[in-house]
Amino acid sequence: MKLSELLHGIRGMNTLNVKEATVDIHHIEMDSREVRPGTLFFCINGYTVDGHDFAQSAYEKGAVAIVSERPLDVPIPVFVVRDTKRTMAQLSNRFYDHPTKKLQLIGVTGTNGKTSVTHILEQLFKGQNRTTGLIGTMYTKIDDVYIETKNTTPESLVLQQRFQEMVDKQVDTALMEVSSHALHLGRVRGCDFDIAIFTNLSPDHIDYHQSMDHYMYAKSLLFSQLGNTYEGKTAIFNGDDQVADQLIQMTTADIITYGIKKQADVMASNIRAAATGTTFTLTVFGESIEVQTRLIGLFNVYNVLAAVSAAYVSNISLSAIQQGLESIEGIAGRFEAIDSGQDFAVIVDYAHTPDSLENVLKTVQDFANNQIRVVVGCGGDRDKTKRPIMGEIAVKYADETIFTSDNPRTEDPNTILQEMTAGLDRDQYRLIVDRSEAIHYAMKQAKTNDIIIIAGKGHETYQEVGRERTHFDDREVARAALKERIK
Ligand SMILES: CC(=O)N[C@H]1[C@@H](OP(=O)(O)OP(=O)(O)OC[C@H]2O[C@@H](n3ccc(=O)[nH]c3=O)[C@H](O)[C@@H]2O)O[C@H](CO)[C@@H](O)[C@@H]1O[C@H](C)C(=O)N[C@@H](C)C(=O)N[C@H](CCC(=O)O)C(=O)O
Ligand SMILES: Nc1ncnc2c1ncn2[C@@H]1O[C@H](COP(=O)(O)OP(=O)(O)OP(=O)(O)O)[C@@H](O)[C@H]1O
Ligand SMILES: N[C@H](CCC[C@H](N)C(=O)O)C(=O)O
Ligand SMILES: [Mg+2]
Repeated sequence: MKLSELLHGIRGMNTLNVKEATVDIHHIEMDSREVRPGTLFFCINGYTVDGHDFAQSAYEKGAVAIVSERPLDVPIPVFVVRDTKRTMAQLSNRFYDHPTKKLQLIGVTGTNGKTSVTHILEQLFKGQNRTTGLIGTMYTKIDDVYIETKNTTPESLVLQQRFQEMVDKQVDTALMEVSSHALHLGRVRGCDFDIAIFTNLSPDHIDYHQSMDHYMYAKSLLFSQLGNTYEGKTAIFNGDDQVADQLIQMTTADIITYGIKKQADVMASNIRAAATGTTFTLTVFGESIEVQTRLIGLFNVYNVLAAVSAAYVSNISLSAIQQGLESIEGIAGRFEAIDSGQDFAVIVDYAHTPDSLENVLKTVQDFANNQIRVVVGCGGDRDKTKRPIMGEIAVKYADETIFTSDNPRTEDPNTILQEMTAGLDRDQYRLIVDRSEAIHYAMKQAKTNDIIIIAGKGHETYQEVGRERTHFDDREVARAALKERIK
């Protein structure tokens, strides 16, 4: 693509002469380390470093043009804009030829449940022989090919490239987790969502957003940006969540509500929860069917309702939805049972917020007929306000609480544990900083019919200490500990 074509209509200070305007752009990058000959480089002033400082290095690696927020002394065209991130989203969309216009795009936002809802949807669509793409916390997946990712919702430049790959692979439906950070940082600018789903809002990421109002505002952007351009957009809300009504006011898209408590378009009633799965009556716009799923817990009924609403809007019939839900096995690291034939239950779950921890512990309490032991920690360099709350929730529901490390990152793990236990009496918990030791300890204590919940890391396969990630998988450690017990 010619530089002039790519920059067409973009406002900014530009030093392009005729020759420069015809430069061919073969790649676009925001990281100087990725620059190859023929690249347009975006200078992003980040949280850690300023990308403008890498302009010279980008030039030396073959960059042929630069988009920046200030004039730069490099011998290639520099196009100066007010906000490079915004321009990058717009140009990425253009460079990859507006890929999201060529597929159905479903975005899911909310504090908890995004990964779960996108995975339930993936199963429902795949059951209809649809070709899906998925972008989220665990990976990006294009049909059946997995791509590693760093962020739940990648930067616009990566996002649009992935969507283009999806279009090339004939993906017809893309399912995407949309984090509040991504909305706030404009990573999804230019994404043509057809359906936007809201799961719930509860305290998290206050370190980043500063207040719940700002956090909600970030989430609301997914809905305020939906439906203003043309018809055929649907916004789906958990009507039982207290901010649903506010979010509904923010969109001009068609609305669907789901829930259990308040009257909604899509509802679950007569819910029968068991340790092996959940059955309930599903009512969609007045039509009812019985559904059965292996997913456990009331929170997962909400996730199913969110997915059902989007599937229904996408013309999947209720009977197909019913069949699809029955065949879902489970989601990695989400209430994942570790079964080595032991006479107690071991569950690995990704609960890392107060609300999710409470939900998961309430769920096991419903089934428990002996003691509940929980192994849990809080991430370093993340929201500190949730630490004492999660500490209190753990001891409230569990008979034995073992606080341990969960990605301490650059913080001292002992300080994180002190903050988690600040409001507790010393005899209410045990501290075992080493996560592997903590899991082994819990296993050793377990008696017949106990339930052990290992919370916070779910599918993660690393422990991040300092800036280093070393291999660590709760599921592997749990299995090893069970083996040791049997010996
Ligand atoms: C706070 C935040 O969002 N940070 C994101 C941000 O990093 P940053 O601002 O520190 O970037 P930086 O290192 O300062 O670099 C600035 C620029 O210089 C460039 N650079 C840098 C070095 C170099 O040698 N050459 C070079 O060109 C970089 O490519 C970049 O363009 O830009 C990076 C590239 O897109 C992101 O990966 C990174 O996410 C970090 C890893 C992160 O932890 N983000 C979290 C807070 C986040 O976004 N989380 C949400 C999920 C939350 C949830 O699950 O609810 C998410 O969507 O992932
Ligand atoms: N609808 C829900 N309401 C409350 N808690 C939930 C819900 N769904 C899942 N959870 C809990 O939250 C944990 C994380 O679920 P999931 O990974 O689906 O959320 P997420 O929104 O993708 O999280 P992240 O922001 O980290 O990507 C689960 O392991 C479970 O404990
Ligand atoms: N997306 C979340 C995941 C948290 C998972 C937990 N294991 C942690 O490291 O805090 C975050 O990056 O804040
Ligand atoms: Mg997720």
